Amino acid sequence: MFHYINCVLHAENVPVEIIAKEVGTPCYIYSNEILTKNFKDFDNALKKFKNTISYSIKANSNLGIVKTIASLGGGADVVSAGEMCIALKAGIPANKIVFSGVGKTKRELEEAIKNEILQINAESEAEVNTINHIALKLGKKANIALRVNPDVDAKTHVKITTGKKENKFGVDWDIAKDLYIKASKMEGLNVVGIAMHIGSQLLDLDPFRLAFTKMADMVSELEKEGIILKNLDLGGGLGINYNVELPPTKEAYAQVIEETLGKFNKHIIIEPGRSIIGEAAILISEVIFTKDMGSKHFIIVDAGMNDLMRPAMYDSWHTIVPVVKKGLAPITADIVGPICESSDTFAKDRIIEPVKQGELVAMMSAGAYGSSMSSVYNFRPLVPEVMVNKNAFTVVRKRTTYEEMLSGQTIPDWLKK
Ligand SMILES: Cc1ncc(COP(=O)(O)O)c(C=O)c1O
Ligand SMILES: N[C@@H](CCCC[NH3+])C(=O)O
Repeated sequence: MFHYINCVLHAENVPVEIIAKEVGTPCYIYSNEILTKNFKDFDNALKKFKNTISYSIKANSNLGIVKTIASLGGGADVVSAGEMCIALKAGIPANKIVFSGVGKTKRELEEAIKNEILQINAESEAEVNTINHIALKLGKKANIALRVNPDVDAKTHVKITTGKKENKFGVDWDIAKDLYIKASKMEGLNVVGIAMHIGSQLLDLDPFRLAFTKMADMVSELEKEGIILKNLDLGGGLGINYNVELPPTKEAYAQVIEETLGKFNKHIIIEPGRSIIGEAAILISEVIFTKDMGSKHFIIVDAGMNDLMRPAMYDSWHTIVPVVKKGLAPITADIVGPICESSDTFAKDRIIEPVKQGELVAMMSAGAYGSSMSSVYNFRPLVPEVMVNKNAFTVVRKRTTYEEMLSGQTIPDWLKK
């Protein structure tokens, strides 16, 4: 849906240049069609199970995106009360919301219990005790699952691996069964499920297979103890193509679920983020200057690491293309932003068609962990987000103004003359 017509990049049926002219650069552009297709592909693949697709809001928390997920019947995976607020505001029913995270505060847990969400994925014994305590105080029963750490190598980037013993996530495998037995006796808890999430951008199904097999073993063990779980929450993690990756299809992923957990006939929850929104967006940026330093050619663009953090944080690849192709012979360049950090580099020694001052480039597959991880570093406003639907487009977040950025800041009385 991001494609060239007569050498001009289009988002669905809209020339990207028109959007850039209207909202300015940098800006994120989302394709409703890709987003919808990705959700529906999961929906089709999981048809054989009673299931909830709880979109992981951390991947992209724009209200327009979350509302689209809600309208397609999706749920939400949230990691803070703020994300829970967005999910509810977008119309996602509380009984489709799961709440993960190693450090939920008492206030956040209280809100989750009051909202009667589908399940709180507790990640430690201390958290289980705290949830029980709060639920009793509120005169309620909290639906919980234990997020269990299966100690499986997801074979992905070390900074986004979450299912190894040395990672902070989940309940240690060796104590999980005992904690289930303790939790099942607590008056304030409904122990309804088990959860896992082993990492992000997985390109191989084997780690999923290993983790889900361990989950199956745990479910069987617990049944022997009389603990019958309703919900099996498999987390997110399915990878996407950024460059030359060949991620597994959603059907192949569902097949692994069938092979490992199908026999239980339980409610399957998944928490995909990247595989729903990643390829549904591009970041458009204007070339501010180009310059040569010795043998190096720099293309300096108006997007910075504050707008798209992934290359600076994980050395990740985003394909960068000119918005208007001129068919010139490619050159080698570093594509960098204006931020005062050397890590503000989107691409090193990248082979790209030459682009000049004032021309536009697009960074592809920027929908996941792009705008949601952005900041106002260097006092740069948050950039506009635009959603395209066939021939139409809507600004789903406007550029932040300096007044908005400064609102809430106060000059101490003693400095006021
Ligand atoms: C608990 C949890 N669920 C789901 C996700 C979404 O992962 P992904 O975007 O890789 O699908 C994450 C992020 O890795 C997570 O921490
Ligand atoms: N922020 C990471 C993904 C982390 C997922 C959250 N557990 C990325 O951009 O690839």
